[in-house]
Amino acid sequence: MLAWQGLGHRYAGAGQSIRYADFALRGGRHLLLRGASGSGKSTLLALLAGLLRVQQGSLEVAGTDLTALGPRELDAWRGATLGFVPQRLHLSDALTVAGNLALPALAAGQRADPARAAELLEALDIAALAGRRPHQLSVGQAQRVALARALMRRPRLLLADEPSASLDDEHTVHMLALLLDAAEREGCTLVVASHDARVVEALGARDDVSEVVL
Ligand SMILES: Nc1ncnc2c1ncn2[C@@H]1O[C@H](COP(=O)(O)OP(=O)(O)OP(=O)(O)O)[C@@H](O)[C@H]1O
Repeated sequence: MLAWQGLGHRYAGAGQSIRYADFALRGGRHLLLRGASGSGKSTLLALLAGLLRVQQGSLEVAGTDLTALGPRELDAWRGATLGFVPQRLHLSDALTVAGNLALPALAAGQRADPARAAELLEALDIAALAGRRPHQLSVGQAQRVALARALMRRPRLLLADEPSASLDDEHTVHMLALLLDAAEREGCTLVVASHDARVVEALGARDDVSEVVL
């Protein structure tokens, strides 16, 4: 499902490369990327998402060799394969919740899929919020909307960057359950990047989650 060898990344102007130990994730398992601040979690997520080009080594994601794709192919691949729940949710306040869920398809030049949006809002228990704007939502509700948006195009891989940032203990447990349930229901692989001890403890206790420590 996911594998890399000799993978590294060097930012322009940075002295040293970030190097990642070789790794492969079997199908049917989820992944926790953990490590201290600055250890390279966000960089690895960006590589997995095809947002950063592979400079060193090889990287296969969901059966695709990312080093073989040009920029346009990478864009198409990302839209069709990945769902991303970023640390800052980036919901558009100019649009309703339903409008935000239409964005991934519109950005890809496709028609919006209101039936899919309604199905996800229902599954995430926020159907009543479809007409609200993001600033009218609680933090937990906004995270569910971001999760629904990430799932709109039926991704094979669901990436979550620091999903517990700014959440209390109760919301953290709840958010992890939502991510795992969604991955289960949608049949996709979940990758969580976090340095939060609560997340590490909760995911580390599961036998279907592998860990990469950076
Ligand atoms: N755009 C950039 N240009 C130069 N260096 C960068 C850039 N982005 C990140 N870095 C550096 O690369 C290293 C890894 O950063 P990264 O953001 O991947 O770490 P992280 O583990 O996600 O950290 P955090 O938990 O604090 O978000 C750090 O030393 C950081 O300073």
